[in-house]
Amino acid sequence: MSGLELNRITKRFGAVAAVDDVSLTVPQGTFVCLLGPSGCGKTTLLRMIAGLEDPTSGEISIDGEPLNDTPAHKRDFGMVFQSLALFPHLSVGENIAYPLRIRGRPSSEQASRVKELLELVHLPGIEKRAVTQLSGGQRQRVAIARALAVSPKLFLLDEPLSALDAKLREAMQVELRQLQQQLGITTIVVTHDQREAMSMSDQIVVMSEGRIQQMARPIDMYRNPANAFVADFLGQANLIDARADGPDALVPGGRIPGLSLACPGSRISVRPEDVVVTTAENGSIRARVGFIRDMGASIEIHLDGEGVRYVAIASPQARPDCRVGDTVGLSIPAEACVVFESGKG
Ligand SMILES: Nc1ncnc2c1ncn2[C@@H]1O[C@H](COP(=O)(O)OP(=O)(O)OP(=O)(O)O)[C@@H](O)[C@H]1O
Repeated sequence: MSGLELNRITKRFGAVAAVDDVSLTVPQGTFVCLLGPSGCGKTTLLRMIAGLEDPTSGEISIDGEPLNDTPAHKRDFGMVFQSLALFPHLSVGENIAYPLRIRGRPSSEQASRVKELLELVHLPGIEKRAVTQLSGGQRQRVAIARALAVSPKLFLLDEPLSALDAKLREAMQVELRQLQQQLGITTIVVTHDQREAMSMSDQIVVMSEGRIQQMARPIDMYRNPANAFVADFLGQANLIDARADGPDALVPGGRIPGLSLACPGSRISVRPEDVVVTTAENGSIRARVGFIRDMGASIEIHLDGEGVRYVAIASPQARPDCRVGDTVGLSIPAEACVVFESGKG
C-alpha cells in the first residue's frame, strides 16, 4: 500500500505511556490532523514518525518499507515545528537552500529550487532578505518552503500556526491546505485547535491519553462522534443523560419524541445548532434562559433544564423571542441525536 502505516505503536516514558498501542493508516496524498488536548501524545506520535523518538514497540512503514531503523535525517521528511527554527544569521534564500546544501546539491540547483519554492509560498524574490526582517506569516512561509526543499514524501508540522494571530492563522490554514493539494503531498499536522483541524483536513485523528478515540472525515466526525469525549472536543455538544420511555427518550426538563433507546439509560449528544428554542407550549423540553450571547454571525443561548445546561445556537434571522429569565420550550429532533450506550460515553 502507498502511504504511511503505524502498527501498534507504543511509547513509554518511565511509567507514562505517552502513546499507547496506536495503529493508523495515512494514504498517500492525504491531509491528516492529529487533534487532542495537551498531553494526549500528539507530539510524541509525530516525533516517532519523524524519527526523532524511537517507539518502545510497534512498527512504522512508508510505502510498505519499514522505517524503524532509518534515522531521522535519512527519512527525508519535511518538518515544521512551532518554533520554526529558522537560522537567524542566514538569509531567506540560504535558509531554504540549507537542506539542499547539506546534501551536496549543486548551487545552480539550489538557486532555482529556492526561486521556485518562494513562488510557491507567495514570496517571490525575497532570497536576499534577512529572516529577522520578516513578519510572522512570512517566517511561517519560509519555514514551510525550507521543509519542502527536498520534495519530501511526508510533510510533518507540529502546531505550525499557533504563534500567529487569529486572522493570519486562518489565512495560513487556507494557504497550507492549497499548497498541500497542489503538491499532493501526504501531510500530518499536530494541533489542539479543533476549528483548524475541521477546516484543513481530509481526516481528523482525535487522541486522548495516548490513544486514538476516532479517525474520520471532519464532517463525519462532527455528525457522528464515536463517544462523548470526541463529541465534546470537536465543536460544542450538549451531552445529556437520557432514559428510555417507550418510543421516546426522557431528558431533564422533558422528552425527545421519537428517540427510542436500546438501553434503559444512555447518554446522548446534540449539536447546539440542532436545539431549537421556541415557546413553552411548542417545545417538548422546558428550560429557563440563563444567558444570551450575540456572536455576530450567530446567537448562543444557554439554558437550564432541570439542572442540565443546554446550549442552543440560532442564526440572527431565526433569533428566538426570549430574554434572560424566561421559561421557554426546546425542541430537539430525534434524528439530530447521537446515542452513546451507558458506560461507553
Ligand atoms: N521526553 C519526555 N520525557 C518524559 N515524559 C514525556 C516526554 N515527552 C512527553 N512526555 C509525556 O508524554 C505525554 C504526551 O506528551 P506530548 O508532548 O506527546 O503531548 P501533546 O499532546 O503533544 O501535548 P501538547 O499539546 O501540550 O504539546 C505527556 O504526559 C508528557 O508529559
